[in-house]
Amino acid sequence: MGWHSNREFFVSWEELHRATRELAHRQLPAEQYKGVIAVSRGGLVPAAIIARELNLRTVDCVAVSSYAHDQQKDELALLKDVSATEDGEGFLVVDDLVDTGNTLKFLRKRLPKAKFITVYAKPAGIELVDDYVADLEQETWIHFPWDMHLHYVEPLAGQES
Ligand SMILES: O=P(O)(O)OC[C@H]1O[C@H](OP(=O)(O)OP(=O)(O)O)[C@H](O)[C@@H]1O
Ligand SMILES: Nc1nc2[nH]cnc2c(=O)[nH]1
Ligand SMILES: [Mg+2]
Repeated sequence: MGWHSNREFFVSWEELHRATRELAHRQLPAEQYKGVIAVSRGGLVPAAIIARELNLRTVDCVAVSSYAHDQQKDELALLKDVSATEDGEGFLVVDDLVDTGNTLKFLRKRLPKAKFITVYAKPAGIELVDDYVADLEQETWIHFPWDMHLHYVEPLAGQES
């Protein structure tokens, strides 16, 4: 697992790679799938790793955006549809995480026959995902490696006031 405090979970490239390979391993045998659909953008890196491990060369992507429909309710819009399949049959839909489940609920209507997998899952979204590697508390914010860079941290002794 990555380094985490109560409310934040920091995932390194190595840890993301390890966890996503574990997710790929659980999808075997690979022959049952026609391809992979990444949920852009967070699902792009995990989908590439899954496609590599399962030797699947058909990789499509779907893009959704949320916009405030009114003050109460967020609605999702399909910014980019898939072209590789009509209903998702034989395809793995890959995202980095499921949080509230809104994104996957929306995509399940578009791709009812696909298998939905994520690397990380929070409790509110677990029933929307068919497989995942690690669960986290609802309150925890996950930081992915593409959103971070390494930086110097003072020794503990130097932080004393
Ligand atoms: O289960 P939910 O509550 O819908 O949240 C999960 C989604 O939120 C994040 O994407 P985001 O829409 O922030 O965009 P990004 O992938 O481009 O970063 C994440 O990558 C999932 O796709
Ligand atoms: N990076 C990131 N994006 C999210 N989108 C919804 N939940 C999260 C989260 O915990 N981390
Ligand atoms: Mg996303």
